[in-house]
Amino acid sequence: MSLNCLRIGPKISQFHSHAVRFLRFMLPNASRLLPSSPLAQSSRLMSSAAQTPPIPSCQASSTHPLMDERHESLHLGPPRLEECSKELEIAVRVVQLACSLCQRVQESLISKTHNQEIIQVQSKDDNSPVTIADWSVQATVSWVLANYFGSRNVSIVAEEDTQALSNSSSNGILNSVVKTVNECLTEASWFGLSGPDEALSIEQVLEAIGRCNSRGGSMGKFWALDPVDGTLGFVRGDQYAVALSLIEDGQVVLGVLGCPNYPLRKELLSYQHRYHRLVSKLTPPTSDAWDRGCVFFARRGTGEAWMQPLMQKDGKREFPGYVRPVRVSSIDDPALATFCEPVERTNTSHSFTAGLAHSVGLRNRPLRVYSMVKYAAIARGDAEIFMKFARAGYKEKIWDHAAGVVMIQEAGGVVTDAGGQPLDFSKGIYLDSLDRGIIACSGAKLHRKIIEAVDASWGSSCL
Ligand SMILES: Nc1ncnc2c1ncn2[C@@H]1O[C@H](COP(=O)(O)OS(=O)(=O)O)[C@@H](OP(=O)(O)O)[C@H]1O
Ligand SMILES: [Mg+2]
Ligand SMILES: [Mg+2]
Ligand SMILES: [Mg+2]
Repeated sequence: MSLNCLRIGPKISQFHSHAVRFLRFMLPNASRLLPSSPLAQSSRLMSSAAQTPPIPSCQASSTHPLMDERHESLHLGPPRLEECSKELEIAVRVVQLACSLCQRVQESLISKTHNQEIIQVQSKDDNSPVTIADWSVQATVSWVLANYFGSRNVSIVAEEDTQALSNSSSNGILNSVVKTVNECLTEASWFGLSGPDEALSIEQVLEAIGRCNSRGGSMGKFWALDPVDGTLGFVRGDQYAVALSLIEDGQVVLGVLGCPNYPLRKELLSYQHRYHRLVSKLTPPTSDAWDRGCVFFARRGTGEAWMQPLMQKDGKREFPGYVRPVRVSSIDDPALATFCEPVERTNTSHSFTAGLAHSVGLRNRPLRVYSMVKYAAIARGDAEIFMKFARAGYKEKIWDHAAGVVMIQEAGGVVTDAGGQPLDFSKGIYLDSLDRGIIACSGAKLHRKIIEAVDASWGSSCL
């Protein structure tokens, strides 16, 4: 018994310190609520640690809305909703909900016949894919944000629009979107969110998607949403992300990144390629060894970023800390560092980054991953560098980067363009003044070396 306590002790105190840091993060004025004696809480923590309850409803919550029962057992008193960042809380919950929607669609896509897949995956004018998940997530997030903050107060910049859904040949896909959105919203209460009293009509779903037509800019507050980032990865059964951020007067103030196929533990990253398919083929879905699905979130100026496992309605996972802080890697030796980049060579120049890697002394193979999962990998310390150099003329969009940038910055890293300037989210939907490419690093030393290498080799590149 005493030996057990000794072994569990450090975990409890680590867990306790995470809980206290998390409370401070969510509730800047919460010192009066924080417990004075960590040890006095330990036995209560241990007795309830095995249970994974549903999260309480945030409107009627008597405990902190993002805490599980282990946190409740700290008896910190009932913080009021208005004391914490309601925007962050709703954003995390709705991204959790959206991830659940995506998981269902991805599973059905993978098991579909070729003809059924054609209905679910469409091609946009630029030949990029769009699926019922992209439209359904956009409708769901838009509806939930409008429901909580009022449709007049909510301004959203997002990737998708209703154009392709509005002609008569798209009836099949539009019906699938409406069905998917309504199925998802019936689960809202499980994620602590209010859903509609009755199923949304086609018009309401189109309105929710179409409402995300803000153009951004330097004044005021707006949300930036990429409903499915890395849609190509999504349709291939691989990595993708749901990315939601809040931008105020041109600065990203909140970021939430849902990464449904991202492993909870770094060691599993080596299975990155066709991860999802491997999981379904090689292991039973409940296997802890393959545990995957994380939601990352950060708030500007706190110096902290956090990770939560994906809530699974029917599943239960062993996950110490439940909500835990993430931090960038401390590696600053290029020989030990790993860099991430897009999978598709049409989205970045693999040959240019290979040259940079060689000149800086990076020895590890690049980690090629779809979507903003790359930003999450740097924020969690799973890799040290992310580089992207799109072809000349391509304009990066704010929803492809905003949530990831604040995540890395608050986790201790650096993100700039290739000229060393911060990304500018105040210029509308594009990162208009971006110089050449994007460089995100775990620390200033690696960042400086990459910038110097870009300057040295840019002139002789064909970019
Ligand atoms: N030509 C071109 N050049 C550069 N970037 C482009 C280009 N076309 C698309 N995009 C954007 O890239 C987003 C996907 O980025 P990834 O890092 O996931 O790329 S990759 O799929 O791994 O290659 C992708 O986001 P989603 O559309 O949300 O998937 C696009 O916004
Ligand atoms: Mg995207
Ligand atoms: Mg997208
Ligand atoms: Mg797209």
